[in-house]
Amino acid sequence: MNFWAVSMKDALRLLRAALLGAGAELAALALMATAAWLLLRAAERPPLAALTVAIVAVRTLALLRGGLRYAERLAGHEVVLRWLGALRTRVYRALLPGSRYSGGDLVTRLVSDVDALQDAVLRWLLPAGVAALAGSAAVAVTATASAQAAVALASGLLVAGVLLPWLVIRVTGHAAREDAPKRAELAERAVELVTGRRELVAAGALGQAHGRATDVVDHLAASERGTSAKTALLTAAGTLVQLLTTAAVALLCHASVPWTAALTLAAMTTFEVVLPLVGAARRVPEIRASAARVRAVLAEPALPRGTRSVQKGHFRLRRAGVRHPGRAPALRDLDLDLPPGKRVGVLGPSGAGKTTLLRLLLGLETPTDGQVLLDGHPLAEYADLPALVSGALADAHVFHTTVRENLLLAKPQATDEELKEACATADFDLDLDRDTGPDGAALSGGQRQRLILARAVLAAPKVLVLDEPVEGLDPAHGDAVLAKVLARAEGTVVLVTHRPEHLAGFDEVLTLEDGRALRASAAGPRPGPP
Ligand SMILES: Nc1ncnc2c1ncn2[C@@H]1O[C@H](COP(=O)(O)OP(=O)(O)OP(=O)(O)O)[C@@H](O)[C@H]1O
Repeated sequence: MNFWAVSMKDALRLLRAALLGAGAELAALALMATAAWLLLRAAERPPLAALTVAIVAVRTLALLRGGLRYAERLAGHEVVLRWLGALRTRVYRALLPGSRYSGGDLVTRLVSDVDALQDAVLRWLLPAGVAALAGSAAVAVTATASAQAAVALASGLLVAGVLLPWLVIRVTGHAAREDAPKRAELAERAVELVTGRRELVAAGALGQAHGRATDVVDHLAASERGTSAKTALLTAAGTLVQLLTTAAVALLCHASVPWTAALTLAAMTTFEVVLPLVGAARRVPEIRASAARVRAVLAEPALPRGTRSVQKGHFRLRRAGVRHPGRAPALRDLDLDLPPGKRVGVLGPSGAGKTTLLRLLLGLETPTDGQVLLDGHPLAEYADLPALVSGALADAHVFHTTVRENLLLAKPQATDEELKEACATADFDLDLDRDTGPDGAALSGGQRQRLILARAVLAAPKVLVLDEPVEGLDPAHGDAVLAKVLARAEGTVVLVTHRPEHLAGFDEVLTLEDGRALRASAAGPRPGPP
């Protein structure tokens, strides 16, 4: 997908902005030239009538310059903000669950990288277009007085507007490539210092970790100083080129004194449009990197969007397998029939593939081998899978809000009575208005687990998946909570547990090891309600 995708209408708007910008700069040039001409012509004491046109022109050009600049800002920002809005939506869609981006990387791609592209248009593309138009016009006007002066002006403008920015891009690009590993290291160390602070303090290693991070900062600061010195020299060179070119135009222009003064000042003013490109070039490598990251997101194959609605809710796994790149298969050759209402328990040592099986059913994982079918169709074809299957996974997120808001996610229209009932089933007794802290940090481990369980109970899906839902509770309490949750579940249940006694009454027990099903068996009669 082409990420520059701009409609013809927006391309014309961009062109209009460039023309307005060029108009504003030409008005500024003409203003300077006319003012210079006026001063020198006035010194010759001509009749006032000979100056009237120039006097009116100075006032008109001053007004025109401001008006056109305002119009250019408006037109440029309108098209860029419209384009950015559309681009952000496309990036957001590409980043939907299932993409390989997550966390900070996702935020960076969605926010900073897209913002950087705004600068590509407003601070680089548009000013470069304006500079090219204004520069060409200034050279053309100078050529009417002296071809040599025009050549001098064109050469100076090319050095300042093309050669110097290119050199700045080379210098900063080289530095960015050299520093990239150190910047990545700094990001890692900073995250380590913040998230692992408690452990580092306990181990007495905070000073050492801090020292390592500071070394990286010092290295980057030294490199940044070197790059800044080089780009500052190139910026100064731009000013020098401006002075030399202006002097050359003054010397080579064999016209009347007022006309020579006008062209000389116009030449000097043209550089005011071109020289900002040298400063703006510093950001080009950064913008290029952002553009590459955004392009990578948009180039990912779009996730197929399902349109089918669930009918019965009959799952079937046929020789299903999941293989992560470079790893032994997490799950292989798994056959499982899961008609509505069936209860399946999953046992197995750590790393056996139990959670992977639940993730397959939830549609969070795509089988790399075999098939996972729902009513005979692949899960990707369904639009309403989350309404059918949900539950409590070990890494479920607790939102930084109240208990009530966390529960309402499962059933937005639930009354307080329903919330309290779900909480009672999961034996979760905190106030509904209690703050949960970031990812449940203001709750104990057991409270967090029961809140997640209460949310699963409230959702009451047709297929309930539970991943060691009472692992953190003391065994007797955990058994009682689980028994109440299972007694309330009416549909299919898939329960991952380390304790076979949780599976009394289940229709089938799968034991996994190294991703394979060792054996499947029934678990005996279902116990009565607790
Ligand atoms: N995203 C991933 N990338 C690479 N490997 C993964 C990924 N997720 C899981 N695995 C690997 O797949 C295997 C099965 O993991 P899974 O989480 O299903 O095990 P589990 O039986 O649920 O273990 P536990 O009882 O410890 O939760 C493990 O070896 C794990 O390291």
